[in-house]
Amino acid sequence: MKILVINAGSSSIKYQLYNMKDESVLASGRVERIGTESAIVTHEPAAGPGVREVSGILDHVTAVRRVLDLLLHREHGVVASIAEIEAVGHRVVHGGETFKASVLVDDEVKRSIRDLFDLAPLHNPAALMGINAVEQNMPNMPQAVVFDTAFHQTMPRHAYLYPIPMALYRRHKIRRYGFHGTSHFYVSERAAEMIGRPIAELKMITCHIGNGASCTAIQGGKSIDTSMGLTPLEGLMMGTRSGDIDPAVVPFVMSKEELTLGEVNSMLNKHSGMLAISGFSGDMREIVEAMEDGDRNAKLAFDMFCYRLRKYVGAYAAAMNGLDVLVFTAGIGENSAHVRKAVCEGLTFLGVQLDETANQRHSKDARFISAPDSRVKVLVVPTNEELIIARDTFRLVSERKAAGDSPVSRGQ
Ligand SMILES: Nc1ncnc2c1ncn2[C@@H]1O[C@H](COP(=O)(O)OP(=O)(O)O)[C@@H](O)[C@H]1O
Ligand SMILES: CC(=O)OP(=O)(O)O
Ligand SMILES: [Mg+2]
Repeated sequence: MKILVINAGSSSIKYQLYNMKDESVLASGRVERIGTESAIVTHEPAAGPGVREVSGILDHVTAVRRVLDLLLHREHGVVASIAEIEAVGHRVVHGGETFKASVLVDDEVKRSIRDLFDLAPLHNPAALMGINAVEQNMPNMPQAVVFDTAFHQTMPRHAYLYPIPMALYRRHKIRRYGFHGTSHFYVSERAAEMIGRPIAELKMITCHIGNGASCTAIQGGKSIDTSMGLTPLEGLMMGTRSGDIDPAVVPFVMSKEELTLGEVNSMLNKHSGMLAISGFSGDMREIVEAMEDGDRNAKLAFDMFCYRLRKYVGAYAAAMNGLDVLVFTAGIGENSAHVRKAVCEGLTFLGVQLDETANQRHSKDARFISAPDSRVKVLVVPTNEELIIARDTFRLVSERKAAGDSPVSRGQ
């Protein structure tokens, strides 16, 4: 079975086409700057030459049509007909309390995703646009949705509730949800496999540090706490998001600077984090480069980023009364030896001993970076959210086929 995985953002679509027989990737690519006359399309088949083009792509429907054209292309394509693709799986960031597992898409699921727009205004509308774009370009195609929040639905109440009036939880479902769940799940399973111990007996902390960054405490394979909250703004310092701050800053700044709700929201999501502290970039690669050239603000941004992450690792070790495994993943976690070193340096009291040579070694593979006698095993595990989406989609579509196309079940 061939499955197309789509991760739709507000102005981009990333895709991968899987052959589920051996879970190989037949082609991958992305469409960026959707909505402009200069959208960038990058298409990479597993074999043969790829495509990079700039063209006017004004909406997600057009973007998906272009992706399908490329998958079918005489020279760069990987399938002979669209009928070879049996299902499409989507990443949806917010599933609220409605979705504890992945589900097949129907009208009710689409309605629920729409109901959650308020909680993820940057992410959920884009996902729904992706689903609708597939519907229009590939009528009757089975589609599944995999939620960033689902893995964290195991958190206990004392971890997910905020100490604010309970009426707000009852009326508006204001609570911690957590994100990047697909990634935290994938890397935790992979780390347990590499260590060769059942995940049920391990206390792990997984650090997904990319543009968005979050840290999760995983005990016995279940998320028991995570740093992102109601929205992907809480927790760690990020590229352009503040992460944790005193909530009183919001009304204070609004009054002093005469900002509207929208403006303060934009300040915290788009103009804060490493971008605000460095004064020039939210991109860790550029921060590290500038720091090495002696830029003091870049150094401050780097130090704050690592310090705040280290505090979370300490807190989650306390939440689990111990730590066996520390995992780094996503763009920064997989590539920045500097960040991993700075975070681990302050964790020797927990039993974290880095192997400096292993930490510096560049590799695309999952690997250990702790010293052989380190009590806590430290690993770098490249994330693969798309593979989990493809697997869940494959399972749901196969189950429906086996049930003879009976009505779709709604997860748990
Ligand atoms: N070699 C590297 N050294 C330091 N940071 C890196 C390196 N490669 C990528 N990054 C950082 O990873 C981040 C992007 O992470 P990624 O997981 O790709 O983000 P996204 O959330 O967009 O998927 C950026 O801050 C980028 O600078
Ligand atoms: C939820 C979230 O922050 O996602 P991303 O890292 O893709 O921005
Ligand atoms: Mg990401």
